[in-house]
Amino acid sequence: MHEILSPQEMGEADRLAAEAGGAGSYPLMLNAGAAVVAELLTRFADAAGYDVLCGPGNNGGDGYVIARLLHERGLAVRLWRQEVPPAGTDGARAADECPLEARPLDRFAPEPGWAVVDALFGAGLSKPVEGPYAEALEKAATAKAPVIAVDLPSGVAGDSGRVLGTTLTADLTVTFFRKKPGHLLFPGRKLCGETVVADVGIPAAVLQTIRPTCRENTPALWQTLLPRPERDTHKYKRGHVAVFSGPPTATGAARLAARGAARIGAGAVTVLSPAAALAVNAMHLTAIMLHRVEEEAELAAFIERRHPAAFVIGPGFGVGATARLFTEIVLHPASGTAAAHLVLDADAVTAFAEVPDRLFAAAGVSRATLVLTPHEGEFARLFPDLAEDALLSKLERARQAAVRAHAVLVLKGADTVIAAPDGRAAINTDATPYLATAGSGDVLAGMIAGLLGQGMPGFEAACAAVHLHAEAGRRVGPGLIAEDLPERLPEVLCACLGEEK
Ligand SMILES: NC(=O)C1=CN([C@@H]2O[C@H](COP(=O)(O)OP(=O)(O)OC[C@H]3O[C@@H](n4cnc5c(N)ncnc54)[C@H](O)[C@@H]3O)[C@@H](O)[C@H]2O)[C@H](O)CC1
Ligand SMILES: [K+]
Repeated sequence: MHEILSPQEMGEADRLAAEAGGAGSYPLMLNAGAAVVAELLTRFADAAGYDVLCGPGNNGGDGYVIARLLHERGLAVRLWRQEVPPAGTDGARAADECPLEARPLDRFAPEPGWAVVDALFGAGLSKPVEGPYAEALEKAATAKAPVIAVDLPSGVAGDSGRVLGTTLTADLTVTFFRKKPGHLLFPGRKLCGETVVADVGIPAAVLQTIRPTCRENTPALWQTLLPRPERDTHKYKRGHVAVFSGPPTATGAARLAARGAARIGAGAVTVLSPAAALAVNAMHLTAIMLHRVEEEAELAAFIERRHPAAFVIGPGFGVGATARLFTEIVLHPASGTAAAHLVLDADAVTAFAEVPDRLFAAAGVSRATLVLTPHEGEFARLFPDLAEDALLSKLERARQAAVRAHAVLVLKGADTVIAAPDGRAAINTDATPYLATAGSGDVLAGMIAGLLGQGMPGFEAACAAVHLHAEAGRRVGPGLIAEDLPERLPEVLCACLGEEK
């Protein structure tokens, strides 16, 4: 159930199911209508009546089925429409079978105590919602009527969660078969209210033909790959992670990342510090090791002697040439040394703003995995054309960036998207707003490196870290500061690994 389908893939699912069922697509519409009615009768049973707003396509068709079923139960129903669905469509058939008188949409006036069923537009939204359609949605919103949206709140684009023209906030959205990106990406996610996925009779087997590449980021995606230490392991077998520290006034970020790496299970963690910051770092580190690295030769020597499995560069590091130089050395160490995986975050992302192709080229020929963890602002510095393209969803931007950068892309935010260069993607859905705090991203970068260092593949490591980070944040809740996050990981990991303490 965690696959996420684009509206096009959903259309394909619909078509394949109609073919397989032999009775066309109309039974799916009947099931969709019945599923919405079941939710209405569970959650809005005490409504005085139901205003059903029907659009000109099959979303409206669902609306006619809903209106008829409510009417057959003896409930008060009013049906509002602007245009009749075109002849020969499922929508037209549903309209023909609906005995209720259709009232003109521009006369819609909400009644106190009545619920509104929004069946104006769903997957077929193709332009901004305006005119009588927009006015009807605005009237429902102003009246504060309880709203149940069929498939999507009208005006929310299924592929991106963006609003085209006018929309409204639903209390409940009932979608069919699988969620679409618009249910999970903001602002769509907020506008949907609670989203329920209803079975309309599409067999799950159609997914084998469609092969969707996007998933909701749940443990099912990566749980079996979470590192579990062997009984006879030793610390360096559990991955040695190295984190670059910034100058004396900016060392905390690296220590937060280091702590994230250590708590997620890396067997050894070293903070690599410029000489001037060694003292301040030393004062705050205990289990985490400290090593002077300020120049190219020192880094090369560290790599050669200690063979770290993964690095973090960026948190508090500064945006200068050293960030670029160290990145390139990590991705391409001296011959004979295996390249370590690299998480490139914060300042190190910005450091490549003028020369993004240099980073992408280095990643393209490296055998190690590069994970980029930008928030939207940092993303725009590396991929200005993708950031400016208003037609691209957050999902699509992350996907295209991953391909271009030859990197796993973690595009952070309330709806973090993780994308791999091979086309796989996941949308995270359980972040708490309390994670929006200084240092939270530094901990995440360290957690990803900690999992990479323990041998987890890049995409799964990024997905797992994003989920576990969100879960740790959820458990702390109000008052959360970044330091809390690593300390919650033992309990979060215990739950995820199914291990008793
Ligand atoms: N996929 C399934 O399994 C099922 C889907 N069902 C429902 O069908 C809709 C999708 O239907 P479709 O006809 O493709 O699209 P819409 O009804 O959303 O809209 C198309 C219709 O509206 C016009 N239009 C689009 N945007 C605007 C606008 N802003 N202003 C005015 N007019 C607009 C467009 O020209 C078309 O005429 C899906 O969401 C489900 O609810 C099935 O019933 C069940 C199975
Ligand atoms: K709708």
